[in-house]
Amino acid sequence: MTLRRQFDLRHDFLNPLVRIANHLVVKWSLIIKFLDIAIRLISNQAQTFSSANRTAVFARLLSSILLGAVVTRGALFTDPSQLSSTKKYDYIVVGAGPGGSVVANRLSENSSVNVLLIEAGISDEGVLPVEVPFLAAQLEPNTPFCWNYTTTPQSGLNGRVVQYPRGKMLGGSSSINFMVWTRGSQDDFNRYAAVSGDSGWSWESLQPYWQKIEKLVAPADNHVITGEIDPSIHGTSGPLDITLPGYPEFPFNLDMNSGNTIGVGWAQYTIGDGSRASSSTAYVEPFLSRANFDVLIQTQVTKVIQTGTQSGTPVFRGVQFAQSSSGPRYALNATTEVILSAGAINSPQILMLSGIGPKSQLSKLGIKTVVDLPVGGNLSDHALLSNQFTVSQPDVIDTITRNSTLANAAVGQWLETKTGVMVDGPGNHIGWIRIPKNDSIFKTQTDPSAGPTSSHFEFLFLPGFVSLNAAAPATGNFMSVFTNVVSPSSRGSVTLASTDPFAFPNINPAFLSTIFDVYTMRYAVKSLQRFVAAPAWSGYVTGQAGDFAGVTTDSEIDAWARSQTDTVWHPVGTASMSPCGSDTGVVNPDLTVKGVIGLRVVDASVLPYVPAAHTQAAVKVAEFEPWLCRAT
Ligand SMILES: Cc1cc2nc3c(=O)[nH]c(=O)nc-3n(C[C@H](O)[C@H](O)[C@H](O)COP(=O)(O)OP(=O)(O)OC[C@H]3O[C@@H](n4cnc5c(N)ncnc54)[C@H](O)[C@@H]3O)c2cc1C
Repeated sequence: MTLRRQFDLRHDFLNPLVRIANHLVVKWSLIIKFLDIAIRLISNQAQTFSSANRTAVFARLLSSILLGAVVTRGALFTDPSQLSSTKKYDYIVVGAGPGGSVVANRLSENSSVNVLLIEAGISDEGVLPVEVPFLAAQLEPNTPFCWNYTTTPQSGLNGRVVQYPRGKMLGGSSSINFMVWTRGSQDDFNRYAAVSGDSGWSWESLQPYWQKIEKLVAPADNHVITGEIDPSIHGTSGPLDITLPGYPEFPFNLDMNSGNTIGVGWAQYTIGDGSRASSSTAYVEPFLSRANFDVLIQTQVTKVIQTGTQSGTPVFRGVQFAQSSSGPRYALNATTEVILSAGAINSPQILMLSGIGPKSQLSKLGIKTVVDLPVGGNLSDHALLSNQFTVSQPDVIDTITRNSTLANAAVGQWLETKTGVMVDGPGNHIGWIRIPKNDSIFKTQTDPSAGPTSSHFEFLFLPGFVSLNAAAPATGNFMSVFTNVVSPSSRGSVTLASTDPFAFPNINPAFLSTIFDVYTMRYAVKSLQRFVAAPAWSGYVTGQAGDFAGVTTDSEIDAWARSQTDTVWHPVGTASMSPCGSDTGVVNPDLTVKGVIGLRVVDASVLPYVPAAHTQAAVKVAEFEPWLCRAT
């Protein structure tokens, strides 16, 4: 990816620092020696940071080390042995992404309730590429901030294996994501209400909770946002900063978070004061001083443990955890509940390792099935295809990434004043578009979308050459547009590869594996070609670029899609909710696991369909009344 090309500073010197910081070698002599090495490494990165910025970067690195290495503030622990042996936890929450951070925060609002949040990854605090919005592309794949997963070979993508990173730090994937904030459509949520049999999941029921989550703040450049968003539908005092980009491109459609997403409009971002707003910055870090809220990082839950039986129903209130595959195993019981929020890949993995999953698969690995549930099935994700165009004027991304002096200055400006190009994510506008209902595809294929306010595909506009597979050209001006299939009919799975909790599971998102999804991707590319041929683009877009240059016919588009398609990083559905009493899902509408007591899943796994939206907002299910009011 273009951004990765120039901003690979982290791979060169930040990784070793973070790793050391997180392995707790807390000796001043070592730290000083380490910083000495860091300075020398930074000096070698002259193309990335000028000496003027080194002091500020140095300060950040120092704070990263200190915060990661010492049991510093409030209740942030880095080793299970630091937990009090006498403190009882009412709730143990596993995973600090949007699901787990929110649930741990809201439960610990009640000072008489003790909450322990266990996170496998490191602290996000002081990690520069996490804080600087423009550097988001530096955070994955193959970094210490991720579970560096890959998919199984994808038959719909010529057998290619696709990188499948998930966030592994406080904030989970919200600390490494691209910060786009889209709630989804009213049809997406009304479908959740319909399939779960619980009206609490409907768009209307959830309205107060969006207000509770959001804090609409001014863009970093303080421009007037009239005509770019509808402030009346947004919260102004929630913990999570939401804003608009600070540089304009394609103006139109007022607010895609109104419940009707269809059309092209300004993207909204989880950015505030020029910095990333993540589930950690909004729900965890500011609340560490609560005496009843403990957070244990760098510790992986290896399974949930059955602690008894109640009227014949197994009770799962225990967790087992460890810091490495060879390290000691620890165990702890919650007095009320264990809440799994390890995300759509890891929550099903933990459930299956604990004997909760499909008997046919568990028995093959010698795992005794306690409850036979379709865990790990129904994996649903958005497929992403990046299409590049040549343009007549210099673009933002290539201008910055090709010019280290400019990049230096931009990072320096961000460090000093939190202004400039670094305050924004990589794009400005998004389009959500439906295939017309009289299209021939619907004669043979059922429409998998939630309804008329949910799109079939997305355009995501990026000012530069962005490809997940090809290197950016050294010269020329570009615009890239992602075409994403956002109401897919393909369904994949997460299965165990091994009984070792530290081994990666098999991940098969089954990209472009159905007629409808292949057709939708083709339709989206053709629609994009029509879109950029409109008079408004005349003189700006001058042609298709890179390997996309000669792609015109249906078969060329299909071949292009199969050779380039990747993930939008939006897996859901692997522990889907279904009505109480139904055996088709894994959790009930209140997110309790079917057939057991004391165990809930609160993360992307529970959404039975992927919303036609970027998923971090919908994963804030933890804020939603249907389960929370019953849990506390
Ligand atoms: C690269 C990338 C870009 C994205 N861009 C966007 C975007 O721009 N907009 C958007 O809306 N969405 C985006 N997403 C998706 C969004 O971030 C996710 O939908 C959301 O974070 C999912 O939340 P979650 O709580 O289910 O899981 P996660 O955010 O994945 O959090 C799970 C947490 O659990 C921890 N964990 C896992 N296993 C264990 C264990 N065994 N023990 C302890 N802890 C464990 C993980 O380390 C992680 O911190 C992106 C995702 C990625 C990866």
